[in-house]
Amino acid sequence: MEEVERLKELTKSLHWHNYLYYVKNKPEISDYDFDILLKELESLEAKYPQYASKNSPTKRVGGDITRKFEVVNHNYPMLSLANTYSKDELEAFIERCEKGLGKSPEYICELKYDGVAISLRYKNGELEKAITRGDGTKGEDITNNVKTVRAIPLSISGDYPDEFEVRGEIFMPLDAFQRLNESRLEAGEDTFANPRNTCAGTLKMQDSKIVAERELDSYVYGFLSDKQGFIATQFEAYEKLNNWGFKVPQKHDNKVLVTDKPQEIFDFINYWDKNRGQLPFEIDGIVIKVNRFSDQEELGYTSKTPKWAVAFKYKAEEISTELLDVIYQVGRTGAITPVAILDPVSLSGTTVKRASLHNADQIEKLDLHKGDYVFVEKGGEIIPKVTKVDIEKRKGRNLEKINFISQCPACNAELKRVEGEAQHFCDNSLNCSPQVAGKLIHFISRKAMDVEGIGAESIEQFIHAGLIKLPSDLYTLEFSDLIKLERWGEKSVENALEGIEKSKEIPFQRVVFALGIRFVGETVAKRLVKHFGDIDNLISASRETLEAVPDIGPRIAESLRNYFDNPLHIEEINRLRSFGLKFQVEESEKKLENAVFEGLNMVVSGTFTSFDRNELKALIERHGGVIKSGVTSKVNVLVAGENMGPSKRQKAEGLGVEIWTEQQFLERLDRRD
Ligand SMILES: NC(=O)c1ccc[n+]([C@@H]2O[C@H](COP(=O)([O-])OP(=O)(O)OC[C@H]3O[C@@H](n4cnc5c(N)ncnc54)[C@H](O)[C@@H]3O)[C@@H](O)[C@H]2O)c1
Ligand SMILES: [Zn+2]
Repeated sequence: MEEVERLKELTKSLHWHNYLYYVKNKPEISDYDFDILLKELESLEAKYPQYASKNSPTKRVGGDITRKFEVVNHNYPMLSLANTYSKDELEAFIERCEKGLGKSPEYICELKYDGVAISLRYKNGELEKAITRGDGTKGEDITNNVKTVRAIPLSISGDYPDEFEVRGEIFMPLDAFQRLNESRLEAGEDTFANPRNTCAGTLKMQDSKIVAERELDSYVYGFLSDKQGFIATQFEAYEKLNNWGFKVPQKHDNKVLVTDKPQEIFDFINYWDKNRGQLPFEIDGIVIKVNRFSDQEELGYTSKTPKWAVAFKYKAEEISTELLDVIYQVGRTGAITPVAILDPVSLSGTTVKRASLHNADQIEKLDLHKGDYVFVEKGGEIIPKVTKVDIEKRKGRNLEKINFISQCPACNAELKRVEGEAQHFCDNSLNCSPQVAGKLIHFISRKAMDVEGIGAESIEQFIHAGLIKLPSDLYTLEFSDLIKLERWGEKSVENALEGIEKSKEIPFQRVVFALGIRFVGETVAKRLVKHFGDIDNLISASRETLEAVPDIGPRIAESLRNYFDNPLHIEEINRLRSFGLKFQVEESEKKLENAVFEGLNMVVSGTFTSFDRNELKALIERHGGVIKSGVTSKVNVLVAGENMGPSKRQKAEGLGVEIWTEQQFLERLDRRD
C-alpha cells in the first residue's frame, strides 16, 4: 500500500504548492517539477480511483481566492488547460481530436502568455466586471485594478452583443519588470523574482494607483456569449475582438496560426522555442486549440480542462556549472547582496558568469558549498539565478559550506539585519566607500539630479582624489580642482562645472529622490512632494502624518523618520539648500501635476465632440504627453475621432499602436490622482 500512501502525500503536497503559487505568489518548486508530481498523482489515481479525493489537484483548478476582494460566481466555468512537455503526447492529442470528430479539424496555435487569467464581463459595450479565475466556479472581483491595464478597453465600439465575456491573460512585460526591479533596487528594496508572480501579486493589491504604475499588458484569447452563433471559429472571434479594441495576436508576426496540417503545428512550436527570447514578454509554451466552436462543443470538457485544447510547455532552460565563489556587493543603501561566481557557461545564447543569490536565507536554503555544481536558470531577470545544487556531483568531494559574512566586505563594520527583513545591512553609511560612491552616483544619475559632464567613473576619481565625499561637496568644486586630474582637459572641466551648476534647476521631487533615502523611489518622492510642498514640512512631519499620505506605509514612514532624525542629514540638506538647490515646489510645476500621459507619444486624428483638435493637443501636452504628427512605430497611442481615415487606423493596428476613442481618452484623463 506504499503507493496509496504516496497518492495521499502527493495530494496534500500539491494542494500546498497550489496555495504557495496562487495565493502567496511565492512558489517553492519549479513549474516543471510541479507538473511532474501532478502527472504522478494522475497515474496513481487511475490505478486506485477509490482513494482519489473529490477535490484532487488533478480535478480542480488551483484556486487564487484570498478573500481580500468580493467573491463572484462565474457565468461560464473558468478552466485550466491540459499540458504536456512531449511531442508524442501532442500527437496523441491530435489523434484524439480526429477520432472524436471523425475528421481532421482545423487547429489554431497561439502563444501561452505567462501571466494571470482574467475574465472580463461587458454589458452594453462597457467593461462591467473583471474576475480572477479563482477555483474555476467563482473568482475575485478585481475590476478596479484591471481598469488600469491600458490594453483592456473600458468601452468598445462596433457590432458587439449586449452581454458577453472575454477571457484573457494579464502579464507584466519584461521591460516593465526590469524597470520595476531597478527602481526597487534604487529605493533599497528587495527585487521581485519573476514577472508572472509579480503580476499576480500586483493584481491583488488594494491600491489601484500602484497597479496602474506597474505597466501591465494583456492579450485576450476567448469569447463567450449566449449569442455566440454569429461567430464560428476562434480566429473569427479574434478578428471581432480586434475590431472592438481588444489586443489579440496577429497573423502577420506569426503570433497566431490557423492550420489543418499537424506538421505546421510542430513548426510553430519550434519557431517560438527558438524565437521566444525576442518577445517583449514571457511565454511558457504554445496553446493548440481546435478552431471551430462547433467542433469544440462536440469534444467537450473534463472537470478541469477543455478536451479541445492543450498547452505544449517549454522547459525553462537551465544548465549546471561549477560554483567558484560567492562575493558580496554593498549597495548604495548599505544592503549586502551575495553573488555567485560561476565557471562561465553558455545559456540561452549568452555566457553566464554570475548569478544572483538574493540573500542569506537563499544561500542557506540552497545549502551551497564552494565547488558545488549548481543549476542556473534564466527567467525574466537581468542576471540568471541559481535554482538548486546538483547533489549527485557533490558525492565523494569534501566541500566547504558557504556561510554568509558577518562583517562588511568594504569597511569591516558589523552587519545588521532588521527583524523580518531578508537583507543584511552595513549601517556605516558615511564611511563605507561603496556606499559613499553609490550615493553620489545615484545623486548625479539621470532620473535624479541628471548632472551632465560627469559619470560614475568621474565620481570614483573625485572621491579618490579627496575632493568629494557628500553630494554637497560637488557644488564646491572649482576649475583648479579638476584640471589637475588625469584625463581632464579644459573643455571637459568646463562641461562638468556647467553640468553641476545646471543641476540646481532640477525640480524638488527629483531632489528628494536624489537624496537616496531608503525606500524613497521616484514614485514615493513624487507623492511626498505633492503632499508636503517643501522640505521643512517634510522634515517636521511625524510618523503618523507621513503614514496618512497615500502610498506611504509604516516602513517608508519609519525610513523617512530615521533619515531626518539624523543631524548629519539635516546639515547636508541645509548645505545643499545654501548652494541653491530646489527644496520646494515651483508654481509652474503645480500646473503640470497631473502628468497622466507622461512618456506617451500620441497622435490625434479625426474630429471630436468635446473639443477641437488643437484644444485636445494642448490638453495632452499639459498632461505630459508628446504630440506626433504621423503614425510610426514610435507612437504609443492614436486618439481617434470621427471621420478618421481608414488607412491611418490600419497602419496603427499593423504597428500595434493603441487606439483610443474620445470616450476612452476622457476616461484616461479622469484616472489621474
Ligand atoms: N511551481 C509551483 O509550485 C506551481 C504550483 C501550481 C501551479 N504551477 C504551474 O501552473 C500550472 C497550472 O496553472 P494553470 O491551471 O493556470 O494552467 P496553465 O497555466 O498551465 O494553463 C492554463 C492557463 O493558461 C493561460 N493561457 C495563456 N495563454 C493562453 C492562450 N493563448 N489560450 C488559452 N489560455 C492561455 C490561461 O490563463 C489559462 O488559465 C501548472 O501546470 C504549473 O506549471 C506551479
Ligand atoms: Zn560597510
